[in-house]
Amino acid sequence: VYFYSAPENFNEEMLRGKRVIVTGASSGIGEQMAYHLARMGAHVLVTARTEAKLQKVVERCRELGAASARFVSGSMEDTAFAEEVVKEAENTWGGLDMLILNHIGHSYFNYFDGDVDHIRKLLETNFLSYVAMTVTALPMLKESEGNIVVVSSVAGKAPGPFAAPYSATKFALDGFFSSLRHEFIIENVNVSITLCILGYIDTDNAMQAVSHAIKVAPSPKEECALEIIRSGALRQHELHYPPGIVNGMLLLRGQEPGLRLQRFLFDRKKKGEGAAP
Ligand SMILES: NC(=O)C1=CN([C@@H]2O[C@H](COP(=O)(O)OP(=O)(O)OC[C@H]3O[C@@H](n4cnc5c(N)ncnc54)[C@H](OP(=O)(O)O)[C@@H]3O)[C@@H](O)[C@H]2O)C=CC1
Ligand SMILES: C[C@]12CC(=O)[C@H]3[C@@H](CCC4=CC(=O)CC[C@@]43C)[C@@H]1CC[C@@H]2C(=O)CO
Repeated sequence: VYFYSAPENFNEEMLRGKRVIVTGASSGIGEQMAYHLARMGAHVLVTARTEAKLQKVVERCRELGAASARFVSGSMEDTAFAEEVVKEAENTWGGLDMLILNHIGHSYFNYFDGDVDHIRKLLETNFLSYVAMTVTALPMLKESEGNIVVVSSVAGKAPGPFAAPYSATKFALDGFFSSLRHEFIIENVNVSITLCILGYIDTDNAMQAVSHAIKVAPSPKEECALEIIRSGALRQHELHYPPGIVNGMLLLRGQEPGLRLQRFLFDRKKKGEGAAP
């Protein structure tokens, strides 16, 4: 039996001076994670495509007390850029303590449209870039006995309608990183992997995309971001946030009550009432 020691209680001092990469940090949950980390006195390297937004996030991080704050802009559609971000951390800090993989490429909330190329591109952005960053960062994370935090979704554990491409990429994350965690435990690699299963969160992009169809109220992105950092620092295997809706869907998936819950959550009305392909 492998006993795996992890801190019992979270203290924000755990992050002071830690070197942390946050992807998808120009808006939404990633932006809020950067601000929490800054308040805690961490070194933050944030990345996304939009340079102007990243510049503002970095300036705010410095105001909030980050030990240091910098950004690298580019698209995770290209796994070479993913590796470049990790190399920037190595060149700047000489090491890495926490890798927070959070970004997602644009997809749609509607019936699957048959576009295989869209799924191929989304797998590059939402999944393979996470793997590429992990591979490049692993030597530093082994040295620091650090943390990998992978942001996923209820749609990556209990599939629902209208998000087949997105859901496929999130299931891929669970398959790969949960298997990798088993290998780390077998090999005594003291790098934690935390998979964050999130319910509906009140980010602009998500609300714009699905508020017409999802009847439950979204949870606050600020609290969600703090819970992600906390679960990573405590080296938890999984975070379910908010606990109620996520556990409910996981317990009932595939059974009739679960399908009723899905139908309750996802109103059949969609934007434009498009017909199924
Ligand atoms: N909000 C929700 O309801 C839920 C969210 N989640 C997960 O939480 C995470 C964050 O979601 P959320 O904050 O809502 O998302 P947002 O859309 O608010 O943020 C997405 C981030 O990813 C960046 N991004 C988009 N495309 C690319 C690209 N090609 N390359 C690099 N970066 C890119 C965006 O910046 P830019 O455009 O500048 O590149 C932005 O910083 C995601 O993994 C999502 O799946 C899970 C369940 C529910
Ligand atoms: C709402 C939810 C999580 C999301 O944010 C995505 C949505 C499916 C369509 C999307 C496409 C995008 O390009 C951005 C993300 C998102 C709005 C997902 C459907 C169920 C997910 C949920 O409620 C919690 O996991």
